[in-house]
Amino acid sequence: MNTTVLPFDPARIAPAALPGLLASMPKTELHIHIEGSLEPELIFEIAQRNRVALPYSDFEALRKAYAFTDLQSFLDIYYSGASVLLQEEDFEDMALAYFERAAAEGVVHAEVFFDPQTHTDRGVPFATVINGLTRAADIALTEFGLSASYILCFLRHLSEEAAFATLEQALPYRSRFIGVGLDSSERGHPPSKFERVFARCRELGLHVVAHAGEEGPPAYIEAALDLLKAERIDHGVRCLEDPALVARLARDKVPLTVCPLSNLKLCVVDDIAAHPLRKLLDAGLVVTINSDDPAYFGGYLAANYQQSFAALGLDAGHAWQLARNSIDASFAPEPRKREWREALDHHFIAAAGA
Ligand code: HPA
Ligand SMILES: [Zn+2]
Repeated sequence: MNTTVLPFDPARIAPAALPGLLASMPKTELHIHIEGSLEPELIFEIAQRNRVALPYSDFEALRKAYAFTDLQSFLDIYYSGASVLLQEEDFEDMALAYFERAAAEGVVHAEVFFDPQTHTDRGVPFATVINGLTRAADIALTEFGLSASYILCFLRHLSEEAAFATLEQALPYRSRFIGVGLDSSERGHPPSKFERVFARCRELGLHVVAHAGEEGPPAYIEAALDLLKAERIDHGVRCLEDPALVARLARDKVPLTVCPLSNLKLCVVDDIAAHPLRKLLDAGLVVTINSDDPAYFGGYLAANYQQSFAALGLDAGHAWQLARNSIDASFAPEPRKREWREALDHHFIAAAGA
């Protein structure tokens, strides 16, 4: 646990009130792939209007295929689901569905990954992707009061040259995203492969994050910090295999965007009760909870909190700390973060007084 003093007495919150509190407390989401929020129903709806043929009879058959053995087995089906996205409105509908759901679960701010190469490699212009996403974010702010920023992810199974080409295509839209990330198949694709393109992104003033230590070794987390200068580590759960690295992450307060249901569904852990979330918190790390690809992993943000809390015996103090970490670790402007911290404290003070 971090050493921050709680603004309320956790003993005054009954365990039975915890699931509701986890779903209603103000929080941010910092690790969500927008293409991973595409529900089978919407995949079929968009496929129909775009006249794209799918190798499944209906959305129920597609959902039944969601049984994964590792990251790659998921990525294969995730990229095929995204292949229905062709028009601006497809990207808008996808993102808006996520924002509506997130806002209903207490998310006040989301920093959302998108994978342009998944679309541009199919001939969809970068402008189509970013225009649809931008429109959805604008609507989310006005209709749901949820602020959203985008983080452009490079696909690490592709070359650094391809990442540079993607950055080039994205630069006319520089104001529409706040940073870059690194996702897709981790094993065999170390951060060192992308050192130059990340250096260029930092020169451009972009924030920098990277998936590391999901399936890859602790050395990939170190490389993401040392070579890419990542400000947050996405997943990072395998840091626990290297105590010196854990000490470094704690000392430097490097946030980890942990995704418990993702780790379960991709067999990073065998059982949610064996998830290292609590160990990471106890080690003093700035841990956040996130949903990763909620349409594929069986739960949005509230479910990730609720199932982790039930399995690991976490309490209201942990809930406050995790929500607070999610605000502190975000790239939002400090005045907004201050408002959210106050709203969070009020939420828990009210719950403890009730
Ligand atoms: O969990 C993930 N890991 C790596 N790449 C991804 N792309 C979508 N989700 C993921
Ligand atoms: Zn991810």
